[in-house]
Amino acid sequence: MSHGNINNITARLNAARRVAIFGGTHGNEMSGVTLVNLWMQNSAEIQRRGVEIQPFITNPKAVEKCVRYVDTDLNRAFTQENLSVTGGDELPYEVQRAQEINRMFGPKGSADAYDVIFDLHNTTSNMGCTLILESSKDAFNLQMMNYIKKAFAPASCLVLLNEHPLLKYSTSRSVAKHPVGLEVGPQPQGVLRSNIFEAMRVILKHALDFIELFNEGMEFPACSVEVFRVLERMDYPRDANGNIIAMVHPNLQDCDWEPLNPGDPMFQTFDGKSIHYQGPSTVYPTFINEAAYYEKQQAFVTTRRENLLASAIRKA
Ligand SMILES: CC(=O)N[C@@H](CC(=O)O)C(=O)O
Ligand SMILES: [Zn+2]
Repeated sequence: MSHGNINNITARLNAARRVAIFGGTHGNEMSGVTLVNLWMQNSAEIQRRGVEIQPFITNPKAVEKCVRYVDTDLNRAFTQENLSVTGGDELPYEVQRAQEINRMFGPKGSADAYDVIFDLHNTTSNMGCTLILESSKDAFNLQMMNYIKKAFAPASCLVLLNEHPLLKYSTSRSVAKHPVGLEVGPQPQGVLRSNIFEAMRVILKHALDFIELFNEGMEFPACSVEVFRVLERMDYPRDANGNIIAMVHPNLQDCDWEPLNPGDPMFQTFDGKSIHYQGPSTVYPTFINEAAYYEKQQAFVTTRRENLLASAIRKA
């Protein structure tokens, strides 16, 4: 009966029995910090049959001070070098913390690692609800994205795919077999907005529902998932001393995920001159004017729209 079409093959995957929800990877992103603290007091809302779900504050010192990080960005710290370096108390706080987290939820890349880690973030950009993936080949995560998008409709939840060889970074969630970032904005640093908080909570609910259904043996048929693939980092225009000489253009500000065409204005100098996008084709900018990215020389990232095929999956 088979016609040799790979799309008809159902991948058999292990149940996802151990799941963590990280908040406070950045200590000033208040929705994740608040939700995780809430769930550590009362976990009824996040419990699901057949899954152990652990809410966890990843950077308590940064949460205490309400800053992104103390010594170095925790969400860049999970490199193999950092995870294996010795030095104990002498190491930057976040490197020590990355090693602890790797011992608790990893080791990264091993069979003992947690199945899924959700890492909760907020952005000052007008991105709405965004799920962040690190691999286009993870059928489990792609099926989860498809499930969440459908459950969340008519509200929209987009998927950002970062598997860029240079722009990909070593996240806290990368310790898990299936890493999932959740980025919701706009929300200023240190501020809680009810709409952003509630949106994050609803997305998490759907994500956990998916895991429960999967573990109970539901089959998820092959599907196609729209993702926005990270292409390029765009820095602010700067003078010879490295000082910023232009702002995000008013036509681009808050227009995350909207097409930016060759020739469209993207920056505006302090004396009112426009600087135009020079790329060869239409891109979809996101993380536009994210506060935390000034130090990373990033005004926004460009992405390209793609449809990824997710194979059918079912529990082994
Ligand atoms: C604004 C912010 O912190 N964004 C996250 C995105 C991610 O989790 O991949 C970060 O830069 O780590
Ligand atoms: Zn963050």
